[in-house]
Amino acid sequence: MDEATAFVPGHVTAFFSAHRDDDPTKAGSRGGGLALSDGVRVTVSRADERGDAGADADPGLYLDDDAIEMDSVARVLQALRVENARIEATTPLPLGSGFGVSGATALGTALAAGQVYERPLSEAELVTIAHGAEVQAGTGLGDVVAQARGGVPLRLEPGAPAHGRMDAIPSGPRRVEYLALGQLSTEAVLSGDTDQLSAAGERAVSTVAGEPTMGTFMEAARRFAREAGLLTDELRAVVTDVSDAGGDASMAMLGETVFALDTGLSDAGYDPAVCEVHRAGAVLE
Ligand SMILES: Nc1ncnc2c1ncn2[C@@H]1O[C@H](COP(=O)(O)OP(=O)(O)O)[C@@H](O)[C@H]1O
Ligand SMILES: CC(C)(COP(=O)(O)O)[C@@H](O)C(=O)O
Repeated sequence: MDEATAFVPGHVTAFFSAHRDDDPTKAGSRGGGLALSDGVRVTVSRADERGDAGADADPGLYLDDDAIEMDSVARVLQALRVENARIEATTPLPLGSGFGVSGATALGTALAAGQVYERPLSEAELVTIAHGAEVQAGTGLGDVVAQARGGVPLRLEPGAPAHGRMDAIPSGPRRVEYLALGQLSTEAVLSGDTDQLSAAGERAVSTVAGEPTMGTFMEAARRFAREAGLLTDELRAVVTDVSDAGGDASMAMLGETVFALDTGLSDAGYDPAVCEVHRAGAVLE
């Protein structure tokens, strides 16, 4: 096979607790979030077999045609012992704004490179490689396993498939709106003191696991955003505007981004991007 393409949903985390471990397959997060139909499409090809295609055949990672570096992807390629691959990712989502673009690109790369380079690895093994790469890069803890599952994933125990435990809130088609105001470095937040944040995250997971409904989920998301101490004045103002208009919104972890269910942001007078809950996990196309 010359090339393969995978689609991986975006994922906004609504609340989470961080769990460190020297073993990256055991490290991860508990938490809840939404898999999004806006995601990352990743095509992997063998750059060394593309003949005279010029710059279009150069190896490396390209996000919407720009050459970029992403540690999570470099680590996936290393784990799969893949060299000289060309990885073309496209996404409507902004990078570094809490949509799990680094996890999605890592998982899409693992799935597609596994095909192109004929690695005899199962889905769970490829998810494990992408999860470990994302954890070691410091850019995420739970996005990859959530993106592999889809829907409204609840991460009840942290870690890659062999260690983690997941469930989900049942969801039919559901509109999601989002407003990305700016970037927030996941690496910077995760490398700081996360005790207060994680305590709040643990409470949110217990509450939502005990009553797995979208209403409880959004209420827990808002409480977590307040308790984690990550809300800027601007984020707080937007979330309040949505509540005042009768809607449900909270902050996407970890980004300067507000997400809302249904028409929450547009009803409050904003001009958000619109997608929906993606009710399936990552797939090879
Ligand atoms: N222009 C850029 N802006 C933000 N991150 C970038 C950029 N180029 C490369 N990166 C890399 O992309 C990754 C973004 O990870 P993260 O902040 O967790 O974002 P996301 O929430 O989208 O996953 C990091 O590895 C970062 O080094
Ligand atoms: C919240 C976060 C730790 C980071 O998410 P992002 O900034 O989107 O990469 C996520 O991976 C999680 O474990 O829930």
